[in-house]
Amino acid sequence: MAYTRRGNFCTSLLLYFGVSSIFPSPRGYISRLLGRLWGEKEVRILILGLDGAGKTTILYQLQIGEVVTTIPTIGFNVETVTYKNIKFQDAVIYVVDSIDRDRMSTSKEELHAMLDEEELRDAALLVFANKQDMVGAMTSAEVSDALGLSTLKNRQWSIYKTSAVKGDGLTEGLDW
Ligand SMILES: Nc1nc2c(ncn2[C@@H]2O[C@H](COP(=O)(O)OP(=O)(O)OP(=O)(O)O)[C@@H](O)[C@H]2O)c(=O)[nH]1
Ligand SMILES: [Mg+2]
Repeated sequence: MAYTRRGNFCTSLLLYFGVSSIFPSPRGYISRLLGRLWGEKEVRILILGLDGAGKTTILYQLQIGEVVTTIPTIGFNVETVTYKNIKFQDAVIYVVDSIDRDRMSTSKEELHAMLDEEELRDAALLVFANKQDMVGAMTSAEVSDALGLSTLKNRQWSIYKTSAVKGDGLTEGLDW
């Protein structure tokens, strides 16, 4: 099960990067050129996480940019948001269900496998310890420990506690 999921995970990532670099849309080109002129920077953010972590809810709350949902082979969604006007590099938002203690180790495996992808070598990592409104949610320190974030090498990362349903913590995380 874990193996199959990882397969989907990586395929989705490569697909997204591959397609966007081979066929940059004319509109994308123009907005990037204009962005350079005006000193804006278009940022590509990948939102990833196990099923049910809260990715779609976060996108709905943020209501920013252009949302593209790709549906890979077996039920795993990679969702991307284009967020303009901000100066940071490509980023990955990794969403964790802080109440789902049983799958925390699976989530850790998926995260580290994903970060091993060459395409994400330079990407900053923002972790959302989501569902903080629920009783018994792991704290962000606990989630950080469970994911082994302190073992990451050569990676800019940060973790924020969020409640996607309430909209708490999301903009704080993006501001980082
Ligand atoms: N209490 C609470 N529920 C949440 C929160 N975020 C998401 N949920 C709920 O968790 C469930 C799954 O959320 P989704 O946003 O669909 O999760 P997802 O990561 O998009 O899941 P997949 O599309 O299956 O990969 C939904 O019932 C949400 O309402 C949160 O912060 N707190
Ligand atoms: Mg979803």
